[in-house]
Amino acid sequence: MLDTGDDLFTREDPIFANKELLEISHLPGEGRIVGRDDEISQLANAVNPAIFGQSPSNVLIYGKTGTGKSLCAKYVSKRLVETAAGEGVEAAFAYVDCAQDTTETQAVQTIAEGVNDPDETGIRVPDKGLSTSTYYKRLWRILDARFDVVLILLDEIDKLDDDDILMQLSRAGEAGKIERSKLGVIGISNKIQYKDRMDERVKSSLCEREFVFPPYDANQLRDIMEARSDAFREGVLDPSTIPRAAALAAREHGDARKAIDILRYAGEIAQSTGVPTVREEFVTQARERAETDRFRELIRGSTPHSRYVLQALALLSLSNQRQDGFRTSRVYEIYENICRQEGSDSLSLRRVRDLLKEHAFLDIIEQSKHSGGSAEGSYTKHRLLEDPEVVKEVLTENIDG
Ligand SMILES: Nc1ncnc2c1ncn2[C@@H]1O[C@H](COP(=O)(O)OP(=O)(O)OP(=O)(O)O)[C@@H](O)[C@H]1O
Repeated sequence: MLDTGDDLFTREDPIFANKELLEISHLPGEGRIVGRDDEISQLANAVNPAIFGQSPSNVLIYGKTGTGKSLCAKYVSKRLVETAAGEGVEAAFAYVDCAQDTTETQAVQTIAEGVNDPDETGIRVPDKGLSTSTYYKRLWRILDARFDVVLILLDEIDKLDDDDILMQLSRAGEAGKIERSKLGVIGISNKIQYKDRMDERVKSSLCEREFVFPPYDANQLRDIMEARSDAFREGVLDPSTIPRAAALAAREHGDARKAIDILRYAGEIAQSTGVPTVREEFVTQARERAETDRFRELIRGSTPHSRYVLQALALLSLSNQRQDGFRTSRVYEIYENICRQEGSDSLSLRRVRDLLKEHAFLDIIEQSKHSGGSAEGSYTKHRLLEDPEVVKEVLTENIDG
């Protein structure tokens, strides 16, 4: 017999009313984007010509992780498509996560599939099985059949294997591959030195406009979290929880993703422990989990050598408690050992210095300059900011996975 009074399961979530608001993939509406008015209007300005069916400027957006780069790029693109439609211009945007689609073929397939409507064009874009040049040919046909203007968002553009797709996209018009459509590329990266690695020709056409998104301060992070507090049921959120999470997240990185993660995890802790409110004290534990996630996300899709360099620093930190870090030469020595173990040729010292700089930009490590006096000259020391155990754990699962 059906027991309608079964109390084995809880029928209503006691903590969350609308948890999707705290999912990272959630795209907040206009009123919920905090502290990015200037960046949004500069971006809008760069792509504005698309509204009249003209070529938008190509843009490169830099900034540390969680500074709202992807969010603002998607938001502006979405608004652009809507406004263009009002002007009788057919526009669209395609989004590519280059950490996932690292090869030219994968990226062009994702773009073609994203802008296609097989019922309208009669063109098929299978997941795989076609040559790169066939994917391009289909993409050009789809674009000309459907759109006056298309924006292509290449998120984590530095993770692409090479510049080939950038070359194709930036020259499609002048090479006569597309006739009707105009293309604009918005590249997004958290590697400030990415541009230095680009082919000169690609650089000159792709970097027409560049923007750097700064980290958020505690007030902005608080506002970002407050704007999503309706993710929780009324009265469940302790009033001091958000300010505490904002203060912590701002002190460490000014990263909105981490702030939102902390809030979601704090809610999950309340949920799993059966406590009816999301207390301030849950923030500490939630922060540790968010930090591990953040690191995992930061190294997602990174090159093996970028990981070996971190592994070297983690090994040094675990075997030696020196607080002020390790000199480049010492890190390089351990890095070379790791390369040997992995059966991989080591990169030059200069390249390893660059990789260390990239890690420093993302606050994974901290660098300090020292003067060794006239005999030694000056040198740099590197210190891991992440917990070395976490680094070791995540790097191992990354290699195994
Ligand atoms: N200004 C903001 N207002 C509201 N939410 C924000 C804001 N900035 C970022 N977020 C949220 O924080 C999370 C991370 O933002 P986003 O993905 O845009 O960062 P990013 O700079 O592209 O980071 P990454 O380099 O790691 O990809 C997303 O869930 C986003 O919705």
